[in-house]
Amino acid sequence: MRSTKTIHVISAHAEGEVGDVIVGGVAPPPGDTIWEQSRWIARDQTLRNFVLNEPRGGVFRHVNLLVPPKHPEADAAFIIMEPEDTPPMSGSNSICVSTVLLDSGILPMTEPVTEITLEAPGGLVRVRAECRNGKAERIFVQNLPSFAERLDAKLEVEGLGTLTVDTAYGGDSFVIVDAAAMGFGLKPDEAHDIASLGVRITNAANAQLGFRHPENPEWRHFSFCLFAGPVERTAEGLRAGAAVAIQPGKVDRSPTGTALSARMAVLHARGEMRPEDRLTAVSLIGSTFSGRIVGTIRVGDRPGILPEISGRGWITGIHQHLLDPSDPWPEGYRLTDTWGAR
Ligand SMILES: O=C(O)[C@H]1NCC[C@@H]1O
Repeated sequence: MRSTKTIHVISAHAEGEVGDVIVGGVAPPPGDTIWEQSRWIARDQTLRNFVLNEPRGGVFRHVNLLVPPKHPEADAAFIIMEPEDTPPMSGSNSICVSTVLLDSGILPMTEPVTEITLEAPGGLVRVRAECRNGKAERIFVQNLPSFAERLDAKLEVEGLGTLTVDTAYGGDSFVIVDAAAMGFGLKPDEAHDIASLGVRITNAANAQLGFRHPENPEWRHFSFCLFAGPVERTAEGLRAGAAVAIQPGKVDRSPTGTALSARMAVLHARGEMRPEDRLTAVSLIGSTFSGRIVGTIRVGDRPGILPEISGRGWITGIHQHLLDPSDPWPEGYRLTDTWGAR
């Protein structure tokens, strides 16, 4: 065996969405902050291509790079690599990272509860893990400050006419559409249509509305389209279906923690969710994230919320990615048969 790289990965998923974690073999990228380091990874593309493209990756894969934290309060830091974006934060990925850090012993676990602080590119996130028999069974993440940006905005989408949408930030940027109004019951067999339509809606929102984060001028696009199901009031609290179209055209298998945070910000802005409420988001595969509003905050010039989301993660394997020097595709490849729904 020969290799010019050896990248050590612990693979995981959170409520169905893959979030692998690079635990060794990659030197920290340059940058004074985790955000700057994540911009370097996004510009450089070498690591992203190596782990996200075929033959090592695929459009379903997200990969997180552990790096030494910069903030004195952080126990660990991570850079999130999604198929097309290198975002400020991710719910499912932060749950995968927490699960890997605790279940593999990288950080010490205390039962029944372990508290750690993670540094995401977008800022610090506090994590509380319920742990039993050496397993982090449920991860609670206090996500980045989240806010509703526009309520009831008009958006023209070719072939669909004029849609009424909300836009919001929940650690990443969303255009939110009413799933029922678009004829979706949020069933598994709608995944392809949701993926392709969602990408068209996201692209239209980027062209017509534009996104602005008051404190991070470098994050100025919509990443995702959330198809939001109707909110039902049950004995256990609020419950709603959620399907998120991720670029270049796939549906999140998890209920999407950033989408749940964005949706809670919108519901709060409309006066439809109170601090004592719990909102459970249900994905197309029936997995759930639970969310609550732990406080309110200003995000620059906007009123916002501090959301907490929770879900479960599981380790699925250990990989060592290698690169033989004679391999003609050191950065892999992608083809449109799988890279992008149409
Ligand atoms: O849970 C989330 O927030 C994410 N899942 C994959 C894409 C999003 O970052």
